[in-house]
Amino acid sequence: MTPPRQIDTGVDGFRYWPGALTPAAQADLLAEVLAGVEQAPFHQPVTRTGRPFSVQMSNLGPLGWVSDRAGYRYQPTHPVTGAPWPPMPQTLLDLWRDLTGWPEPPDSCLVNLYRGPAKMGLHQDRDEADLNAPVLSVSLGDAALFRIGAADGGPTKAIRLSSGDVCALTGPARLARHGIDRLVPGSSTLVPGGGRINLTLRKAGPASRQS
Ligand SMILES: O=C(O)CCC(=O)C(=O)O
Ligand SMILES: [Fe+2]
Repeated sequence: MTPPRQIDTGVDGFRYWPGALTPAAQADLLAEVLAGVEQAPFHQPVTRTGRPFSVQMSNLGPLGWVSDRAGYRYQPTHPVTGAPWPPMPQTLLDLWRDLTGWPEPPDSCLVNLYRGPAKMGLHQDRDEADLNAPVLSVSLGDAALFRIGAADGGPTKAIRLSSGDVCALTGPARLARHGIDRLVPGSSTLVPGGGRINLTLRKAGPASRQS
């Protein structure tokens, strides 16, 4: 693929490729993801204290991120159906390789569905075995206000992520605090029923030993 244009956001290690996916590529990718989600339906996880997330979640690939009263973790099966997660679309493996250059493929794709007032509080992604591997995120559907700030506190800034935008937490931004303040309702018609789907690609399991 032709490398998409990368924008400097002023956050060291936060990489942002606006419009990385064409409208046709977004539609194809969404169709693949929704076919997977038919096998692994969205569910609404709860936090350790029993508070439901406003985001609905599913996963594709060998490992899926789940949250329940036992805490956050990755596991190979859907917490409700008990079935293995559906395979990771090849398109996503290719995108990860082309944009991150990381030597190992992602083993987890979290599929987040935001509808209406759904949002995600500021957090760090730190449930992965190797916290050096990047996190790659693909936005589909309604635009969202994404908030990001340094790992150790201080000011945050908001960036509007639109359908087809791709961004990555790498290097000094790998443990950046980030979240979704809100959607921009009606800004896209891509997702059936409205809203936003975010795909978060991660290398969750341990790095395979290099010989
Ligand atoms: O929806 C997004 O853009 C961010 C999702 C996220 O940070 C996560 O799932 O850890
Ligand atoms: Fe995150």
